[in-house]
Amino acid sequence: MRIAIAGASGRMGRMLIEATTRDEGAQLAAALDRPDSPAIGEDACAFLGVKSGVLIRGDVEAALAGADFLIDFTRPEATLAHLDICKRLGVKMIIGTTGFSEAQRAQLAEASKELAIVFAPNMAVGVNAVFKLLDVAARILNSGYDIEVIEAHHRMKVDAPSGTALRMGEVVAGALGRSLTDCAIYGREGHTGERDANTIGFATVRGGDIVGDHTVLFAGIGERVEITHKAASRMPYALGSLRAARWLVDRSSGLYDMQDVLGLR
Ligand SMILES: NC(=O)C1=CN([C@@H]2O[C@H](COP(=O)(O)OP(=O)(O)OC[C@H]3O[C@@H](n4cnc5c(N)ncnc54)[C@H](OP(=O)(O)O)[C@@H]3O)[C@@H](O)[C@H]2O)C=CC1
Ligand SMILES: O=C(O)C1=N[C@H](C(=O)O)C[C@H](O)C1
Repeated sequence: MRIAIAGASGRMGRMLIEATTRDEGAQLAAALDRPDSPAIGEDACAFLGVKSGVLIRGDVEAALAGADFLIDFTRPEATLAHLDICKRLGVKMIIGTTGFSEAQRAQLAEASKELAIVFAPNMAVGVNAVFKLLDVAARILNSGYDIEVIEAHHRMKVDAPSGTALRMGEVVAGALGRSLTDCAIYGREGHTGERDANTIGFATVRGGDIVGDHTVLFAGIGERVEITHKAASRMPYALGSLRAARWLVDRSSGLYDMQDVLGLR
């Protein structure tokens, strides 16, 4: 698998470069960053103290010419710019970027008619197992339990709630036959009144270097159920992305997520 990595000097970009160079079935084909990034021209593996011969580039189209896959953990506007180029070149995409608007998601869906894409807010196998557990829990605890999604991330994160928290909300809402758009409460302040039993609340914590913690709380009278995932490293996200690339080898179009990759649908 000839793999290009976008956002090569970012937190996930570096983790993906490390995981790709360690994977016997993968070859680091290109490393991309903003054309004005100070990282342009550096060896992509310099941060690991080794030379790969792959330099970080800003000329996306030329750099992708020798790639089969682009793994993109950047920002929505960058991912969508890359999407156009990947569609033209037939470079399959694994997209971990979060924070897309509805309209931007529609652009991904449209492109997937011609291009194979795995798009998931969390590539870690553990989190994807939790999505399944939440579906089961919500169906059992379907009345009398107040549902709150609590997430914590590092101080550098720019979107909230996290993409994972939103997906957890969607899974729970779906299991209860509700639409998250109609029942989500993203903040509380002042005289809020009593809690509406049909809502799903979200609480966001930002601080330090927290990699990513997610808890879904089902609070009843006299008991609470909490389903929690805690990431201690970004490596599970990188390994999940490579697993997704391997799974995409046999697909030529379509929009998939990690539930498809892991056979959990
Ligand atoms: N799906 C999953 O499993 C996971 C998803 N994520 C998501 O991945 C994304 C990236 O996270 P993280 O690595 O922590 O973020 P970073 O800010 O560390 O890295 C982002 C990278 O993208 C680059 N970038 C930003 N804007 C542009 C642009 N317009 N054009 C080209 N490059 C650009 C940045 O360059 P510069 O610094 O120069 O701006 C940087 O290299 C986030 O949306 C995060 O939520 C994170 C972890 C797991
Ligand atoms: O920005 C991060 O760091 C993370 N983002 C993803 C999200 O928004 O859910 C996944 C993970 O929690 C780390």
